[in-house]
Amino acid sequence: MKTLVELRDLNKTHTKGQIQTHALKNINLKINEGEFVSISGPSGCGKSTLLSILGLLDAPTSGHYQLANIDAGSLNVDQRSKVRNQYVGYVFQSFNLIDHLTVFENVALPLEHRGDSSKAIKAEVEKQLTAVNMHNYMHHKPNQLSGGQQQRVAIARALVGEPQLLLVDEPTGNLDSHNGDLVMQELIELNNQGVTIVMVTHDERYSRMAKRQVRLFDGEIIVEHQEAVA
Ligand SMILES: Nc1ncnc2c1ncn2[C@@H]1O[C@H](COP(=O)(O)OP(=O)(O)OP(=O)(O)O)[C@@H](O)[C@H]1O
Repeated sequence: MKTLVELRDLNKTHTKGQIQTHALKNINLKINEGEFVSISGPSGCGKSTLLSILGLLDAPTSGHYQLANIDAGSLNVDQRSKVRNQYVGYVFQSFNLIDHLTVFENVALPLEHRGDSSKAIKAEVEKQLTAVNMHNYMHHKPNQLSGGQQQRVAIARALVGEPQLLLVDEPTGNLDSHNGDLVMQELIELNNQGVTIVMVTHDERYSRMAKRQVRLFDGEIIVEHQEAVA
């Protein structure tokens, strides 16, 4: 198995005025291609900070972050956003879809930014919307969809550039249990097709659905559990 993510002795301190918070402490974590890892733990334990660093939205204060063959911990802001666009798909708790655009247009956005041809965009968007069972809703606007459907569109948008790493932050947090279950099934299905997923959740039921579970407490990894491979 190829290593996709490697964190070594990684630390993150947030500074706000006079107050410093040591949000991540000496994190060591290796994630192989094709894994489904959940990150859980109580409020304030550092889950979102860890996901932001993995997603190159933020930089570590010290330590090492290797993403594929890139030394991702030492990039400047511009380099980080380039690598992020190429390697990472991000799904947010609040979907973050653009209300005045259709489902198709929302999913097409990352490819338009990349300058792909309209023919290539149409093929890729339709492929990803089919993968999340939302191809019949291409011309709908986000406010015409249920929360679960919006989250599936957000997953399609995150996957449309074929990223190597899919990061999902509390994907079921704004959903009722029925829609939450559907989104989780979708993520499990995508992982079965080979997508590497790291998911933050405070919901124990969903964290247990990941093949590998990492639990944080006060900025440190305290427990790891991996499903036995049959
Ligand atoms: N931008 C910031 N500035 C200052 N402190 C921050 C910032 N972001 C997070 N923190 C602090 O870092 C610690 C970890 O926060 P983080 O958001 O990563 O936790 P979390 O586990 O995701 O919490 P929750 O489950 O409540 O979302 C907390 O003590 C938080 O107050």
